[in-house]
Amino acid sequence: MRKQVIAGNWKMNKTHTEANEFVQATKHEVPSASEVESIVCAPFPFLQKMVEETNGSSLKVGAQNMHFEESGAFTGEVSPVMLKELGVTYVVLGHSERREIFEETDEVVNKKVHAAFNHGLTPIVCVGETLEQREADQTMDHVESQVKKALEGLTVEQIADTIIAYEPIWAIGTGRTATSEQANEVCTHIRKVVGEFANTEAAEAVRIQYGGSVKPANVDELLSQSDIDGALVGGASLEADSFLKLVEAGKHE
Ligand SMILES: O=C[C@H](O)COP(=O)(O)O
Repeated sequence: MRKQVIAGNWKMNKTHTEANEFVQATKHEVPSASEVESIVCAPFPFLQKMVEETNGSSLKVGAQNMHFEESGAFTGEVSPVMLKELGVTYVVLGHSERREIFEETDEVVNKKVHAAFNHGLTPIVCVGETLEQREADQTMDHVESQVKKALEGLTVEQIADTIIAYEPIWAIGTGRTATSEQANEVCTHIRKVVGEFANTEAAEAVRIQYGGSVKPANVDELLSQSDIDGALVGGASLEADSFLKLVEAGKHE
């Protein structure tokens, strides 16, 4: 039985004050970590304070990106060593906004996934198709290629510990959610790909989230699907009440 993992991705939103207000409103309210993994992936400047404030609670803190090198002349970048020392435990990698706006390639995403494991961070690896790819019936091939390239070179144990987020790009921030059947169909395919790429145990263990306009009104339906093990949530994770409803839903699946 895989534990559901609900992660908020705040993207480039909130002030330091607002981030702290959110943490104070949620850190004692999230379900026990034995029932559901509750994560907030916040902008870099908020991470240290958020880790300190959530110490001892079931609310965990993640980053939204990082460089794959440990240190060096990479102006503006943040390394896995820095995140680990702060107490950050998760990192979102290869989000479609990073791939599209900042031109991150599959190769870069793969280097980042290795760097995350090398430094004890759990990667949340995002994959997903554009609307054009879906309409051209290329969804499965595209997602399969992204998954294989992201996981290349990992051990079977690392693959089992990876969180994969399936996010159809056409459903992100648009209010247009994939139907639960559409979402599950792709997540089932991802699990099959992991099974062929690693082994059956890794396929059974790997957690696959759905992301794209998830909100309290549709989360139960999505999480009830056989191969959906959680959600990566943008807009609906920004308000404490809404985030708490999402993690509560994860507890029941
Ligand atoms: O990382 C989160 C996704 O991009 C989904 O964002 P959204 O929930 O605002 O559609």
